[in-house]
Amino acid sequence: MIFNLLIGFGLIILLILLRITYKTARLYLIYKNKYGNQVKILFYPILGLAYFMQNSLKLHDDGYQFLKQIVKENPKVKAIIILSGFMDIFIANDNEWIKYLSQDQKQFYKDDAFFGYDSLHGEGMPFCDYNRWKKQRLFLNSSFHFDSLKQRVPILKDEINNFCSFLKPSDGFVKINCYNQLKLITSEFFTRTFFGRPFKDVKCKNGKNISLEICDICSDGYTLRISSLYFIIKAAIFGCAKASHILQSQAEKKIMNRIRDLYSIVEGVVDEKISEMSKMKDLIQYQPTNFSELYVKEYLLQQKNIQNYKKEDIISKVELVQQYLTFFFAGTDTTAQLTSMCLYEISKNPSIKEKIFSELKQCGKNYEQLESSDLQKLPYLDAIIRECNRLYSVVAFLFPRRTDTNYQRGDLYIDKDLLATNRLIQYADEKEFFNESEKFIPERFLNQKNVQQLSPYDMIPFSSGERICIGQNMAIMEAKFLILYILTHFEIAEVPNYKLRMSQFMINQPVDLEIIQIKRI
Ligand code: HEM
Repeated sequence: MIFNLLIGFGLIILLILLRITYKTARLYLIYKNKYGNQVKILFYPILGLAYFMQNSLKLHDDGYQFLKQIVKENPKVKAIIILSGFMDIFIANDNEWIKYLSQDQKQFYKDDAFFGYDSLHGEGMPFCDYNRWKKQRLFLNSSFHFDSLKQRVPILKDEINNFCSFLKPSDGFVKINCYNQLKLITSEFFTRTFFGRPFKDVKCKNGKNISLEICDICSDGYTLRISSLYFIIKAAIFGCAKASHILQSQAEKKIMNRIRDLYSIVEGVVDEKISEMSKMKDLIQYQPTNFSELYVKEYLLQQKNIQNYKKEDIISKVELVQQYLTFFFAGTDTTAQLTSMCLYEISKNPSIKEKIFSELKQCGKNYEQLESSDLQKLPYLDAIIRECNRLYSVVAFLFPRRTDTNYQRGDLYIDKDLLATNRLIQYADEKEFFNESEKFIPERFLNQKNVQQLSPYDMIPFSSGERICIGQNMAIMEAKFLILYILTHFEIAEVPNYKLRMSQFMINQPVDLEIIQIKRI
């Protein structure tokens, strides 16, 4: 019996090794023959990208430094291909190739992100199939227009007032997990304006605040996806979504239970809204006041005449819940991270604060009087945000995409065995714009001669083309109000001996999150 088991186990290992060898050799030969040194090919069995990122973190305190270095040393490199035999990734670096991929989204789909992603976001905007996505995007776009955002400023300011409300002037300087403090604000702003209700008192079974928990689940699911050998092998056989639900390890079961808990909380909120709106006498005439009402109104109107709709147009309750969960995550983590990095840079260089204040003075308003239209009059603050997006790219790459048939456009070929993605920030520092590219220099965005050198695909922190981030204006508006509020109400200072180490945890963020000290004025 034991002998048979050992033979069986040995055969599985052999099959795995054969698969790795065959797939890797095939892709290596195709790309070397086609492109020679124009593509850089890296290989590490099974772990692939995760190995290079972990190594890079150890050596350079930055999980992406290895990629930055490849491009700096060879600025003409058109793509970096990371092979593992299981999760083989093609990262486009050439601007023309990035353009092709941005324009041809219809040919690609996403079926791989992190453990359990399908249970949280499968029917949500980033992952649903192309035709459904198109309808969702059209339906939701207006909620993110500048005019719609403008009306939400009073709620944003109201929420921002809660930033570190536990701190008193007498506490002096205190080290804070700036990222978590900001997430509480960004998520609450989002939920109040989009769901029409606060969430801050809603707790998960493990006692965590719901918005912190959703970010933690995505992050834990991502770490498991890229570093658990067991899950990597399972995902290679069944695909990431299916693998999340079968033959679960203890660690996987724990994450899945947290996902179920979160889902059922949000489902309860959706049910409440459905029940409230279904009692409305004149639903057709009712003007929704937020994103959630807009969605639920459409859902209820469809339900009344369900026979008149094509199956693919029908909004299901799962879509409603997963769309909530999608925006809950997308609207929270990213913006908090961008703002944290801006505060980190400001803490290192107090003259930045003075420059921001002098710009604010020229604008003729203080923080309390500031409206969203005034933000356009603050180009230096804008340059700080752009420079942080460049230096710390919150999202370093798009979610990897798959294609069912080999993709060819111009001289770009993507084999169907590869997952394809774009880099979002240019790492090559040939252009004068990128002088001293490792340094934080917001002024580079104020020099028009320099900015004109940029191609439209050198800096796309919010992606580009039809799948560009729907929340980009919202994120920038939030970051600006947050920074101005914090600088007006707090002193910020560096954490002594703090060493910044950046790594990928679903988003690109510092390993040690207590990145600044603050003191209430
Ligand atoms: C600094 C903040 C942010 C950054 C850097 C960022 C970045 C991105 C990027 C790069 C994508 C493309 C992902 C892909 O196609 O694989 C994306 C998509 C998306 N983002 Fe953002 N985002 C931010 C804030 C927000 C906010 C505040 C929201 C919503 C409130 C949001 C909602 C979304 C959604 C729904 C998508 C999917 C869009 C689609 O597929 O059509 N994001 N974001």
